Amino acid sequence: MGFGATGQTTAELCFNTAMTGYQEIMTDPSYAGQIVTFTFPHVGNVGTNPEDDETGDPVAEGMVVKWMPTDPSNWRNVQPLSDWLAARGRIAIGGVDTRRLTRAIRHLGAPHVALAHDPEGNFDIEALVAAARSFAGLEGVDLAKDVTCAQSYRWDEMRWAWPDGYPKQESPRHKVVAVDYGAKRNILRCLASAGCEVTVLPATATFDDIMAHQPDGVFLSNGPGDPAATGVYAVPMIRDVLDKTDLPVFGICLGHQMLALALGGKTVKMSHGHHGANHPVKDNDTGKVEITSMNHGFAVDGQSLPDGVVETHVSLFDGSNCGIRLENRPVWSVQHHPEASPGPQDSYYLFERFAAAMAERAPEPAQA
Ligand SMILES: NC(=O)CC[C@H](N)C(=O)O
Repeated sequence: MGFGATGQTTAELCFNTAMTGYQEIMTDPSYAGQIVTFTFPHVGNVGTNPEDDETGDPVAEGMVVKWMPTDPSNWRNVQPLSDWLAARGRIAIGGVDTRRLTRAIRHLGAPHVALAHDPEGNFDIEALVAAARSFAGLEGVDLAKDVTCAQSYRWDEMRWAWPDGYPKQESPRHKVVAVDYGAKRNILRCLASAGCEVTVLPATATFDDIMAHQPDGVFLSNGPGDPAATGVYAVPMIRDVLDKTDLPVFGICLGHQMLALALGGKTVKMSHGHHGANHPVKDNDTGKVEITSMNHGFAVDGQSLPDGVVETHVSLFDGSNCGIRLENRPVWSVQHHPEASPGPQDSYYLFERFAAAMAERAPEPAQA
């Protein structure tokens, strides 16, 4: 049975295994061009609210769930999931054995699919199959340009603190330019909580655009699509930052993949990617294991990293690369999502490490 908007859409289908956070998942800009099928069966039962959006609108193309959402029951609920999706033009279907579907995706790879919702049940199956077949896929596609901000803006909201909402930051210490390839809001909040004065710039920002803000550090955000395609314009900018400055650089997910490309590494398309909130990642420097949030369908090829680039984190699920750093400079990035939202906060220390690198580069003048 369908819910949310009516109509039809095509996309890549990926599964997410998180047990919470369907609203954050649906509004993560990195899901542009993808439909998400949830292995957790209760989706929609706590409704939706304005605080949990990771961006203004859902950017995942649609959702597939096991049970039709029941009436929302939560003190934070403002709108039932079905109405929330309908208001944003997003199609969903329920009553699907999503764990069986997930097993098929794990076996065969993420398929190209058509998703349709018609309350009258008038489906032209052949047309839907043709639509799915004509979907070109995500390889070679720059989707960051579709989800980035139109203009630069200042971000000053910090991480959630119950019960009064997101607090505003008071005296930020480090000027950070965050390049927005489809940034999740909680990443910006985590940067603000770590003491960064965050200015967000559009994905096409040039080296000169960035330097005009006299930053103490540069942050490269998450985002949808193929890192090699967005890298066509992002990599030259990143190389300029690396070659012409000594600024600390920190990247997450798409930002990680594009930093690796700028340093001479390669990225590959995965068969079904990593999408969940329980992915164990090992920090090679400390030997510690972090349980992390993940959402990626491309990965950095750890074998392709040139000399001077250290592999700092690996996935304990499949050994794939999850982090890199330059040997002698505060330039690093991770594949997983230290901002969580949804997911565990084990990796939040990475934001503090970024702030510490900026503090070390530009120590605060001693107080008189
Ligand atoms: N969350 C992200 O930034 C995803 C990066 C990239 N689009 C991928 O699928 O791998």
